[in-house]
Amino acid sequence: MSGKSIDADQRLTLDVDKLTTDLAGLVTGMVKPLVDILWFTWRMKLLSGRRGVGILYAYMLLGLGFLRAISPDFGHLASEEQELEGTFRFMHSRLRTHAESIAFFGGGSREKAMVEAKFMKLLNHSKVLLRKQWLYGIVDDFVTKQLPHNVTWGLSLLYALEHKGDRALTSTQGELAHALRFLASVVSQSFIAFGDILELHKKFLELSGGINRIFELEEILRVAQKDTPVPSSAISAASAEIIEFHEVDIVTPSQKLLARKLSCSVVQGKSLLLTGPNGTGKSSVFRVLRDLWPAFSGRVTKPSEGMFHVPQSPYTSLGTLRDQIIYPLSREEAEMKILSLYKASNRSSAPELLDDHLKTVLVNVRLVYLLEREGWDSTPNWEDVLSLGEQQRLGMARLFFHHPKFGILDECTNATSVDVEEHLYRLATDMGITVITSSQRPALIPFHSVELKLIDGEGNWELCEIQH
Ligand SMILES: Nc1ncnc2c1ncn2[C@@H]1O[C@H](COP(=O)(O)OP(=O)(O)OP(=O)(O)O)[C@@H](O)[C@H]1O
Repeated sequence: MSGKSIDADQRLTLDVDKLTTDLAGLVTGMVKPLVDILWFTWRMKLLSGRRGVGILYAYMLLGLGFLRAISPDFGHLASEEQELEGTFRFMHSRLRTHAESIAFFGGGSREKAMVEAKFMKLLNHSKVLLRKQWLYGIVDDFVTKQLPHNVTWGLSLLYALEHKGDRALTSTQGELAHALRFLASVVSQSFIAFGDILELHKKFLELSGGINRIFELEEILRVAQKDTPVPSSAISAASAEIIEFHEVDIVTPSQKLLARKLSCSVVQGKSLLLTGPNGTGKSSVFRVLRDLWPAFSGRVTKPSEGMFHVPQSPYTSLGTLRDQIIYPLSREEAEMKILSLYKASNRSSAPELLDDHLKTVLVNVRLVYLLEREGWDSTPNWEDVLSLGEQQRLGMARLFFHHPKFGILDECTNATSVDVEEHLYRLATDMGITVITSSQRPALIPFHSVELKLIDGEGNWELCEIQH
């Protein structure tokens, strides 16, 4: 799905909900008007004979034909309104996410103008839609409710003529009025039933549109799941001790070649520094290594386990401080890990062992004050309460907790001060974690043995030993 932009969230929530509601209402929507039509036709025939039924049908067809001819395309108008609402909501949520940056730039009035412009567009559209609904409602009411009363007069004339022999039975004014009222309601109900049947056509169209959207999503998901991350021309192999690229083309989803036939290897104890100007493809090498992007040729060799990636933009999960460090493990999984690490068998000591271990990790990344400030169990929105540097140090705390053989670090300490960064890398080296680092900071050079330079983002690269 990487290259395809699809409103999956909208389809998974609103569209599925609408489709199931429409499907649930389909049978009753079809049966009721049909039964109504049959029932009212029969009643009408009893009241005013075949000619009456003929007049009723002729009126209904004319009336509904007229209504259809003047009816605005409400389906299209409503979907346009949904789209405008969606954009307006998206702008609001974006504004909330980036509120602080916008405030620093002083972009409040610019953002306000943009949001207001979208709001005005939505408001104007809603006004147009409401006005059309109102006007159409008046005509619709007139044709389906008021006018039938007039038709009823014509039909009642027929009724009177058909029953002129038994006038003695219906001679009182009250009975006649009652019969006419009934006739009017039959006409009106028949109208509604006919309208419902004609509406079915619109409902089927809507339904098929909804089904298409859901099937399209399913198809995309199926293809995405079926897509092997490594195309047939590339081979991926597992090795416990080495990460190796052998003549691998690094290509973006938009088919731009970033590194041609990239070949380099990282053995344990010999860390690699990945350098190059912005946009030359440093993160992309990691994407290929992590199978987020396919390798288009050559061979990628990597351990089946024992690799831990820390991405460029920090990520804090929902949950406690403890959850931040053990992410993506659950608390139970982390406790099992700690039990096996300390070779302890007493399950009840696991929570305490885990918390002690995590505290040591926090001390190592110089974040123990967070534990004193927030405690183990509070669940604030960590993204809001932690600075960028703190979030990056939490990312490194994750690395230390997981203690992999290989750490893949994508400029994940560039918001920390140089001394803290050096301290973190020294710690990783002491722990025996071999790192592949993307960074521009010269201070990190001593922690690596080899440098891979991506030169221009046009395919050229260079590998050199780092002299200590
Ligand atoms: N999903 C994508 N689709 C198409 N092109 C992309 C995609 N993601 C990144 N690119 C492009 O690929 C190129 C390399 O991006 P990459 O993120 O690897 O750069 P980088 O070297 O890590 O940059 P920086 O130093 O700024 O982090 C850039 O030109 C970028 O615009």
